[in-house]
Amino acid sequence: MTVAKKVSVIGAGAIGAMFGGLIKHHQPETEVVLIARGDHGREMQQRGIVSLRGSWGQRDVPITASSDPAAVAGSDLILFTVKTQDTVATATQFADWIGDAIVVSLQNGINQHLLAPIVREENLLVGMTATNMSIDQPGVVTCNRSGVSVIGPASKRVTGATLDLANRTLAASQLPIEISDRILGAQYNKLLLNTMGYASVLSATDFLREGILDRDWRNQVALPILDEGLRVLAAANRSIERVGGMSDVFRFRRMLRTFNLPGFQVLVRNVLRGPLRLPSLKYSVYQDLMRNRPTEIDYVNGEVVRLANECHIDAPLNAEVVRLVHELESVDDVTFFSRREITERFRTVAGC
Ligand SMILES: NC(=O)C1=CN([C@@H]2O[C@H](COP(=O)(O)OP(=O)(O)OC[C@H]3O[C@@H](n4cnc5c(N)ncnc54)[C@H](OP(=O)(O)O)[C@@H]3O)[C@@H](O)[C@H]2O)C=CC1
Ligand SMILES: CC(C)(CO)C(=O)C(=O)O
Repeated sequence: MTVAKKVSVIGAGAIGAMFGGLIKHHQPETEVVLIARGDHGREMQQRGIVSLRGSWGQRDVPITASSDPAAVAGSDLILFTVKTQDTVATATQFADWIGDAIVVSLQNGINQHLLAPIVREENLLVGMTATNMSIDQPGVVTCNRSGVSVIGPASKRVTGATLDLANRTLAASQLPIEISDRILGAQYNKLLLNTMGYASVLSATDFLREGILDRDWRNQVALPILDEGLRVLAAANRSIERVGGMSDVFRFRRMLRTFNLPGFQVLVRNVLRGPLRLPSLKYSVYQDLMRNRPTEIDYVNGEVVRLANECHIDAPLNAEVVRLVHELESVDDVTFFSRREITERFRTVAGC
């Protein structure tokens, strides 16, 4: 088998519906089942269509949508894209129907230890995606950024043939896919980038277009959070795997530091606002706050805090991001902080 004949997406929200929909669009002979619930799931079920928006305009792709776990039976590949806090409950709910399917988790946070007791070791792949998708309205998903996704085996028992099938199947979406045999390091690379991105959500700041160009925010919030994360991961013996382009955390840090060189700020501002316009990211944490949903903050900045606790060291900046996001989660009508307020708070927490 060169590509999967039946692909199911468990948790076909922003990421999952886009990947599943694009696979179906580019490879109509593949049976694609989108498992979703709520208004979004109902809309896809009623119309039998997922609408995909992106640089291509809008595509209405015929799919099968369901909320019934039995609908995934007989899948060759399952894309697992629920929020991390839903991982165990959802995987348990679907366990009897996963069968021999290859399962690829494309979630933020580190989920392999959560899925390992439920999915066969030789079938479990995990990954990270630097794409950015959002549900604009039920049944309508937008691709804001089509960055690279990296997948890899969660254990040594995964064979090359399994990896190859997963790679070909996901690549049918025509989104860039890479394989890594050090996937945990690639996940931590992405996680550290997100620790800064999620801090930008506190002030509803556009991370790439506003945040990193704001000297104070960059130097008092973004870089210290990243440096703290790097320190904690080193203490916890977690290696970081380099990823291509600006999705590489070390290259990204170098770029942020370069912005501080005399004259660079103005130059960079002009270049990035003109010819090299950066994408506007709608962080999943921002999307969750706007929808009054629990966020994944405990599994991203919270993962840094967890590792710090394990090593008996402090991670006060990441802990502050976790605390403030929970504060925003706790109100119905979310009012974000101002960027200045956040910059001042982090200056205080860092003690400078
Ligand atoms: N959006 C993005 O750009 C990016 C997201 N990611 C990561 O990808 C993962 C998915 O994110 P995203 O697509 O944004 O999340 P979404 O919330 O948009 O999608 C998850 C979907 O799964 C549904 N779901 C959860 N449990 C079940 C269940 N038991 N049965 C049926 N449906 C279920 C949810 O329904 P309900 O809403 O009712 O809970 C939701 O529609 C996350 O880990 C995220 O961090 C990574 C990079 C970018
Ligand atoms: C960085 C981003 C936007 C994906 O590119 C993401 O991971 C998220 O929304 O949580």
